[in-house]
Amino acid sequence: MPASELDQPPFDGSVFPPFYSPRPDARGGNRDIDDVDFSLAEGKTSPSNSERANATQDALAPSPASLAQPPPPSLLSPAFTPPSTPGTATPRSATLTEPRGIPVDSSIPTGGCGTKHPRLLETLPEVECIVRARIPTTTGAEMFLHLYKNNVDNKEHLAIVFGGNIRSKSLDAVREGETEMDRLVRGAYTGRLYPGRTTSGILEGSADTPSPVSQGPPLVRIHSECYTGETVWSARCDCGEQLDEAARLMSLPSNTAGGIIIYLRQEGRGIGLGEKLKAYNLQDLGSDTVEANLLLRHPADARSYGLATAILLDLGQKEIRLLTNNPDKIRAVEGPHREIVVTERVAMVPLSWKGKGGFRAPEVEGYLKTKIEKMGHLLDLASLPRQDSNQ
Ligand SMILES: Nc1nc2c(ncn2[C@@H]2O[C@H](COP(=O)(O)OP(=O)(O)OP(=O)(O)O)[C@@H](O)[C@H]2O)c(=O)[nH]1
Repeated sequence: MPASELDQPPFDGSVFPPFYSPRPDARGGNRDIDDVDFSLAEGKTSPSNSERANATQDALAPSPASLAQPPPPSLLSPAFTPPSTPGTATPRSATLTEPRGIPVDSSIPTGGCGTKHPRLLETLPEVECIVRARIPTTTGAEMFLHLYKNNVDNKEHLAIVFGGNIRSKSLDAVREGETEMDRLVRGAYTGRLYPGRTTSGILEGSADTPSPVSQGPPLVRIHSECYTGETVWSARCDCGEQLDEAARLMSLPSNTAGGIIIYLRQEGRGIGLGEKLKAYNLQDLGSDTVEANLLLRHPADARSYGLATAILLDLGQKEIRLLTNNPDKIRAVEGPHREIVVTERVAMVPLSWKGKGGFRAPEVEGYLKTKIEKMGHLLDLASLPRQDSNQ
């Protein structure tokens, strides 16, 4: 082993570098960092980095008023909420191979969807599936990749569909003047393709989608693009692991309802890869993931989920079981008029927390800790095993 590796103390996952911890106030709550004003209002000069850092520190320090009042429930870390609060417990069973859903109901305050209400646009975007293809995967499971266009951006958002009963209405709709070969090439066929096949199996002249056999709500993951975590093996986040785990759960033979991963091109929680890389440098300089976004004058989370709602509706889904720890996603994907209902939340527990492989790194653990403590993610930090108990 090189001397430099020997010089490194073993990582103790229970101890985070101080810069990953939110500055606690006297009651364990944190002031809302979204209230910090970094905007360049008229007459203001651009704040220096140290001014911005001080402003962030100030925003997180207790004010006299906040010391006098108990913090509102939304500012309490899930670690301090009563264990009976629906939806905040992290499934701990090491033997659990299948997803365990927790019933949720976003229409009531105690429904396990957190307390925040994301602002949603009144109208859903329009989406159209322009091509679909069968993808056999390296795990042996097979899925159908659906590529969508939409009327709000020029990005190619995707739906990764497991199971044969989930079909896209916009893909199956017959287009004027198209031939059966056109339909086969764009993936608008039933069953499987084989050399020499000439018909799509969907009745010519009919806009009807072949009716799927209902098997109950499918398992759904709304996944935001993460080049670093999914392609270049970054240990700063668990995005790659979450994508793999979602696909594994959806491919289990017991999952007869099928599965859908909506893969949205909103890299870096919507700030883009270039800005995310700057945020990483700020994180190496001592900020946590939320502070780094704010210092770059981005919101802590710049994403939206209207496209996911519209794609799920195109795929014929009105009720889903959602794989997430993020309560904002539950309300947001349901749409402005609850066009879709999330009936269950299935927690995404890091594999290393369950003693089932995965990876440990101070960066990913700081990232998860910030999500839990500042963004209200529904995971118990208490379930994070100490490094030595995981070996
Ligand atoms: N700005 C920023 N984005 C990050 C950072 N680390 C990961 N991301 C992005 O965060 C997003 C991860 O989102 P998801 O996997 O959908 O997870 P989530 O909404 O946090 O919640 P879950 O559904 O519980 O996983 C991706 O777009 C990543 O590129 C970071 O440090 N800074």
